Amino acid sequence: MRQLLEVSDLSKTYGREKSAVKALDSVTFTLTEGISYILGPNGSGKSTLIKIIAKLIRSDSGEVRIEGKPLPEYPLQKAGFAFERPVLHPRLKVGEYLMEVAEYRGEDNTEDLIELFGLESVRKRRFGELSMGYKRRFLVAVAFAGYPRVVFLDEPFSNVDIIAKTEIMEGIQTVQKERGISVVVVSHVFDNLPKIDSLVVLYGGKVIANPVGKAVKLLKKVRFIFEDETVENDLTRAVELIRKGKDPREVECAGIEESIIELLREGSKS
Ligand SMILES: Nc1ncnc2c1ncn2[C@@H]1O[C@H](COP(=O)(O)OP(=O)(O)OP(=O)(O)O)[C@@H](O)[C@H]1O
Repeated sequence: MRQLLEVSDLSKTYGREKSAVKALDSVTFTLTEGISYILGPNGSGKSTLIKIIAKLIRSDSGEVRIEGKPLPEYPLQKAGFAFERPVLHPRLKVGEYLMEVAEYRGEDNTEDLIELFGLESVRKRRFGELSMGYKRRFLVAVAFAGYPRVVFLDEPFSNVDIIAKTEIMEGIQTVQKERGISVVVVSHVFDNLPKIDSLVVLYGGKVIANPVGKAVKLLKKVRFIFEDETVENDLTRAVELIRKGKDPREVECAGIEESIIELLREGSKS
């Protein structure tokens, strides 16, 4: 599978001196085409990374390449973004706005997206009138408007019920498969994941794991080991404990070791 996103030695610090926060600390990883995840608890640097990729802020150092092209040369028209906290005008109309973005990107796929993301009943409504579930469906659909080459979705399942979550997930998988668009999901939850081709786990602005290809298929869990509790697969709980002042003794991706052994075994057979 070809490489989609290559991030090398990327660093970003907010503020100066005593108040300085190192949001990204020499981050290096690769994601492939297909469906990928950028995963990490609150404050791990996910949004900072996405803002750099969307050219909303600049990194202090390091390099990002998309489809082999350095970020400054990559036309943002080819990339769709859905941010967790959107800054869309509350009066804009669902169907009209989808069409505007699609036309800007050069291919009107409004009807496909309305069907895929279940937006028929709200196509004439204004963004500000939508429930949280429909807002999320709409934002994800906008990211796919005009069929870009790659779509970055920041917490696409936050504040949605299980029906909306399932439908959004199915929509993403369908459009990825049928149109070959690469999708990068940014999230702090690691459950019910669809097919994944590559994954990076951030923690405290650093990369703690970056399984790609075969290794990711065997990856089952992220585990935080605290003094008196082990948290598996639940980054929200892990963060709760960290906020209470408990430091994890260890953070590990269960399955990675097994994956490596498996790969070595396979390698030795060939
Ligand atoms: N504009 C800013 N000024 C100062 N510090 C910031 C700013 N934006 C983010 N930070 C800090 O940088 C670190 C990384 O934040 P970031 O929002 O990138 O993490 P995140 O993984 O996206 O978190 P969340 O899941 O809560 O959105 C945090 O410690 C955060 O407080």
